Formats: sequence, C-alpha cells, structure tokens
Amino acid sequence: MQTYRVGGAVRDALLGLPVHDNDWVVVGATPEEMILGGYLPVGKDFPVFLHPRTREEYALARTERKTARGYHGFAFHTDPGVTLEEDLARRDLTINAMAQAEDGTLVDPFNGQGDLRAKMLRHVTEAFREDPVRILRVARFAARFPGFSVAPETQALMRAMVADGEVDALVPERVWQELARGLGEQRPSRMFEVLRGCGALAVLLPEVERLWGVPQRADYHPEVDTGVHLMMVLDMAARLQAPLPARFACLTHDLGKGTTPADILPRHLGHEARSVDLLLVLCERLRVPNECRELAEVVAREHGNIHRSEAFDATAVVRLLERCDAFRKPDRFVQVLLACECDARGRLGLEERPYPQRDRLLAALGAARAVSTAAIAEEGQARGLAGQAIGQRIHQARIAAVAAALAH
Ligand SMILES: Nc1ccn([C@@H]2O[C@H](COP(=O)(O)OP(=O)(O)OP(=O)(O)O)[C@@H](O)[C@H]2O)c(=O)n1
Ligand SMILES: [Mg+2]
Repeated sequence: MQTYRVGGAVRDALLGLPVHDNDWVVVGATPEEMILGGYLPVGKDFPVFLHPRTREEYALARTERKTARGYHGFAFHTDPGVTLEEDLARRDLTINAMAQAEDGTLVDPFNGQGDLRAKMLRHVTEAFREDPVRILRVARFAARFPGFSVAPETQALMRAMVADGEVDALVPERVWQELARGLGEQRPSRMFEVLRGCGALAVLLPEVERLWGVPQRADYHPEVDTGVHLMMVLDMAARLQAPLPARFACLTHDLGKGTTPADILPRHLGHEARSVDLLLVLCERLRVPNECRELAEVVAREHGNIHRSEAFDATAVVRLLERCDAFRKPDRFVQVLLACECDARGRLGLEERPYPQRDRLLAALGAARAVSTAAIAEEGQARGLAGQAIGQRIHQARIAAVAAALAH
C-alpha cells in the first residue's frame, strides 16, 4: 500500500501558502487493513479513516458512482485495484488533483501545475458533475484566490448542471457550509459572481440574485445598482476583517430592496422591514445558525437608523441601543456597527469615508452601561416601586449618562 498527500495541501504548498490540514489518499489497501493498522473509520459507507495519532484524513483511492440526485445520492466504489490516477480523475479541480508521494515526487496527470501558473479553476473530468456542491466550491475558491478565473469549459459545465436541476437537490447544510466559508474568504464578491454566472445564485439565493438591476438613489449610492453595492459591502467586510456573522449581516441587510414597489424607485422606503422578512425566510431555508440570523436581523432592521444616528439626541440613542439589545449584548453590537460601517463604505468613491457613527454610539453605550442598574433597582425596591417604574428610572438614568457623554 502507498500513501500520497493530495488535494489542498499539495496545492497550497505549490502556491507557497501555509498548509493547515493534510489530506491523504491510500492506494492498494482494503478497509480491513486500515482498521487493523489502527485507523479509525469515519462515516458508514465512506472509505475515509482518521490516523490514530495525527487525526488527519486518509481516504482509500476510489471511483465514485452516482445512484441518485444530489449529495445523498452517492455510492462509493473502492477496491485495492483503484489506481491513484483513477482517484485523481474524479476530483473537482485540476489544482486540487495533484498528489505527492512520500519521497516528494509530484503526481500531476491533469496539469494542475499549469493551471496554478495560468490561475485557472478548471474541472478535471466529467466526473465533476457527480457532486453539485462543487459548483459552490469553485465559487468559494474564486473568492479565496481572487486572481483566478473559471475556465470557460468549466463555466459551461456548471451552467449545464444548474440547467439540469442539479443544484435544486443540494441539502441546506452543505449550501450553508460552503456559503459561510466563501463569505469568510478574501474577496467574497467573486463567489457571488461565479454563482451568478452559472445560474446557481438564482436557485440558491433568489432574494440576493434579484438585487442586480435594482437602482438606488445616486446621491447616496454612486454605484446605483443594488447588486453592485452588495458586492462592495461584502468586499469591504473582508477588508475590515469582519467575522462571519457580520459578513452574513452585510449579505442580507438590503434584501428588501429587491421587492421595493417599482413606482417608488429609486427610493426604498420601508426596505428595512422587508429585508427582515426575506432574511428570516432565507435563514429558515438554509438553516442558518442563530448567531448569524440574530445579528443579521438587527442590522437589516436598524442600519438606516444607525447611519442617521449622528442626528439623534440622547433619548433616541438610548432607544436605538435598547432595540439593538446592546446593553445585554455589547459584543454583538460591535459587530452590528461594523456591518453598518461596511454598508456605508461599500459605495463607489466613498470607500475611505470615515464612519463616526460607530465611535459615537460606542461612547454612548459605554456611558449608559456605566449606570448602576443594581443601585437604582435596590433604591426603587426600598421605596416600594413597581418593576416597570424601576425600568423607567434606569432608562432615564441612561439617557442622562448618554447626554453627558455626547456633550463632550
Ligand atoms: N466535493 C469535493 C470535495 C473535495 N474534493 C477533493 O478532496 C480534496 C480535499 O477536500 P477539502 O479539504 O474539502 O478541500 P481542499 O482542496 O483541501 O481545500 P481547503 O483548503 O478548503 O481544505 C480536494 O482538494 C479535492 O481534491 C473533491 O474533489 N470534491
Ligand atoms: Mg483540505
């Protein structure tokens, strides 16, 4: 039996990037031999094992056969006669289909090195079709390696897969996983460009796809097109190193602009509430984790108010902080403000504009949090006040503290 390093680790080493996890392929072994060697099988039908010590993944060389639509429709064929080349042939991209033997020799039957040099994301063989998640993977790699383009024949293949309904059957968890990873990359807009280009975005995220072609007021949005704005916001989120929930909030904050009545365009009165409705449906469909959903909901609902908050007096600021649940969740509020900053700066020609709303609201929050709610509650109870009256006093004390802080 021979073992080869494969996939991302080989690719990243050739690119001179740090390698964080190794994937291995094992040729000429049976599952029984692996288990006898102390490897731990993972999954039922999936011939993948974990190394007893390093916990890295070792997959038996395999050919894949499709039995039904979508991700669940796999059957794996593995036997010790499957060659390394057969295994590499069924991988997604040529740059991911290189292997390295223990002595360092590179096995590259599909010219992955050439495509690395040409900066091409190119499918290996027709076997690409067997797993529609690969469409999302290509889009995600485009976001990670922004200088790479998708080869024309791979674009054509992905379009054909979408047209054949292959993307309809993807399970929500896989879609979310790839989407979340793509959002986390260096140039998230590239993922959406690729998904749009093959028609997958219209299937997976129709409420996002719809934003292209929707105009906005040029005085606020020199880029005019809502889809273009959204891409600028996401790339700003990557530039400002926003964590995933903030990036997801950026993605969804303007969904409501896609359903603005045509007769009021390019204004978008009330789009915030429509964004919230659309966002909740999207989260349900893709089983988006609560942390992302909750942050996105606050940003969708409040981003207009936060942008306008420089004109807010202390009372309005405290109400805004309360609606954002900023007293209980100050860390989340920092992400809310970051997403809003990305929205403000994700506009053509306004990328370097400062966003003083953030520091002002953080200063207000700091002052309001310094109010001793426990002392006010104690005093109120001693005087026999009802809970609501105590809440009112806390609210007033916070307004006074914010007013003092904002006066400076
Ligand atoms: N749907 C998939 C998933 C994985 N692979 C193959 O399995 C390897 C390892 O998969 P994974 O770790 O998911 O991707 P990496 O390419 O290693 O990328 P990352 O850096 O994101 O781990 C890939 O390189 C590719 O050869 C594939 O062909 N099709
Ligand atoms: Mg990997």
